[in-house]
Amino acid sequence: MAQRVSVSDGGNKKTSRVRVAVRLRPYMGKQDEKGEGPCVRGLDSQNLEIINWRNATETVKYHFDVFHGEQTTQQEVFLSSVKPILSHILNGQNASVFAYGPTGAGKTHTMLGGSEQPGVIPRAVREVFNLVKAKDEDEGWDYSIGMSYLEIYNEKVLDLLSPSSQDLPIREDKDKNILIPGLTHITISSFSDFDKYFVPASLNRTTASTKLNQRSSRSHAILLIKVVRTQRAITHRQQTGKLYLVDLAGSEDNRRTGNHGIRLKESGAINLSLFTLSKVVDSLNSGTAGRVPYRDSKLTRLLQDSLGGSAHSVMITNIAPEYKYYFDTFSALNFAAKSKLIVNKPFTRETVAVPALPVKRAREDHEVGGSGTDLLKKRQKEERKTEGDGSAPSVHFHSLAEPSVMDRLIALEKLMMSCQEKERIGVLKDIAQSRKEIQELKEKQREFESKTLLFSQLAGEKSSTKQNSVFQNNTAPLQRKPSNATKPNKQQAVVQPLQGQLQSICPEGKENIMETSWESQLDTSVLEQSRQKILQVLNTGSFKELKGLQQIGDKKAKLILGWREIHGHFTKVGREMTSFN
Ligand SMILES: Nc1ncnc2c1ncn2[C@@H]1O[C@H](COP(=O)(O)OP(=O)(O)OP(=O)(O)O)[C@@H](O)[C@H]1O
Repeated sequence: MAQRVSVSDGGNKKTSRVRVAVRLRPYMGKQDEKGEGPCVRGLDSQNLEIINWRNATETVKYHFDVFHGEQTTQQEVFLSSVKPILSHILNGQNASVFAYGPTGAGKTHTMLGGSEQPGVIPRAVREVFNLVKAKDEDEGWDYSIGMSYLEIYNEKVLDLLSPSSQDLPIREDKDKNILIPGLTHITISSFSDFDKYFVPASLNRTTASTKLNQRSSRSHAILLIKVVRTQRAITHRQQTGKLYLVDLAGSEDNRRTGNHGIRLKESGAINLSLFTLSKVVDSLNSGTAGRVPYRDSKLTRLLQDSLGGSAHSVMITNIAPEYKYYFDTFSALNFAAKSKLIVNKPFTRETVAVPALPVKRAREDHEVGGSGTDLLKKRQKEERKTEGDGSAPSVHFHSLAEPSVMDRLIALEKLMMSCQEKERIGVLKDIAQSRKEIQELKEKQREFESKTLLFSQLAGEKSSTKQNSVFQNNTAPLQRKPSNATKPNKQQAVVQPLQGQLQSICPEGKENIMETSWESQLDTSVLEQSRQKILQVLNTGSFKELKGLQQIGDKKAKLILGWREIHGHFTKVGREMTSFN
């Protein structure tokens, strides 16, 4: 009896990244339709750009592990994204390849392909057989290859090799290997053997016609290729490597697919499991120590021992270039991207011609009414009509201005930001907070200026009527402003606390006569020295040092720091005011 060698990595804290490739399928819409071309295009083997929905004169550039352009052949996709991981299966390690993306973007084409252009699945299976065949007999291992094929439909696990079976359970053994008791497992001895079982089983997969794809996959199809190697030596050690090849159901927007009833229910299950998958991939790739939410859907639970951990995983994100896919493409890219960047350049002639409608504008048009609203309504009506008869693409670029699309893009952006751009947002928040603080300081300064002005006017009035008592006793004396101080210009600002500070250098008991001519009673060199000292603290002093000046508390110190940042250095300390450059 062979001894089982665990290949579990459940206890392994180190999780490997999911390699992300993006494949852009060729443009299939009519190029001349409403003058629209593609909304996304490749830049090089790792980067692509898509029109920025917020501003059509800009593009957003995304970076991936690999980018496969429209011209990329099935063979090239296989060689660069899939073949490198296959050898690990023969060493008892797990791997997974899955095609993600919107309905109609080319997932099935990528994974399955056709007889003329076979996709990843037939190529990978053939390669596994080749690898086993090429193994050196002298290594002392016997290999056996087996297959299972299942689908997850409406969160039910269904055996495609035994279509009459019911929803199967997913279990985990003590070594944290994922098992599906009752799932058919067939040993295959050659590629044609595989083909014999696989082709008819594929026909059991749940597909249906939606508005976007006549044969849309309504389930996640999961092919499991298991390679078991057994040592010929007396120990009979055994190692099992699993390869999951997954053709995911399309992520979809029900407003465009026209789904209702059963299609809508399917769609809810599809989108939920894809959302969980996106969270799993995100948490694996961001390296956050938190819990990876495998258990939140059957799909991720099933893939648990082959996604992350020491497994080798590749996600091929399929996208479509037509404008009607814009929202789905944008969403898929945000899910898959390693990084993104706004690029300030027009993408195509067509897009430059499209007016860039800011988000608010679209809403305002809708709410306020007038000709903009009429136009929008007319467009929406036209689009509903064309969607209804299916004669034209259901969403055109101009309809990105439609409030519902805008709302969804905003919601999507928020969601993406919460997942993928936490760090960037943290920095942006800090900047926004700093701006807010500076703004508050500016406002406080304005308020302060107007109070000063008011007081100085009052002081003027009082002194002219010889009623000085109000400004005596403990209240800091306010001085009469020179005439230009009543209208401070932008280059000058009155810093009231300085008056208090200046008082501090006055001999005891002199405060109450300051409003007349206190300065003349001081030695001018002492006064000048003190002014320079204060000026130095004002220009270079820290928050704490500023607070060391008399009558300057937290608020005033902040105010001074704010002004210093905005206007530069204080140039002089006057009797009543301080100037800024
Ligand atoms: N790279 C490609 N080259 C040529 N044709 C392609 C390519 N990708 C996709 N297609 C074609 O686009 C159409 C839609 O592709 P496919 O059925 O693979 O989409 P899908 O993402 O699997 O959709 P669904 O999620 O609805 O199953 C098919 O007719 C397919 O042949």
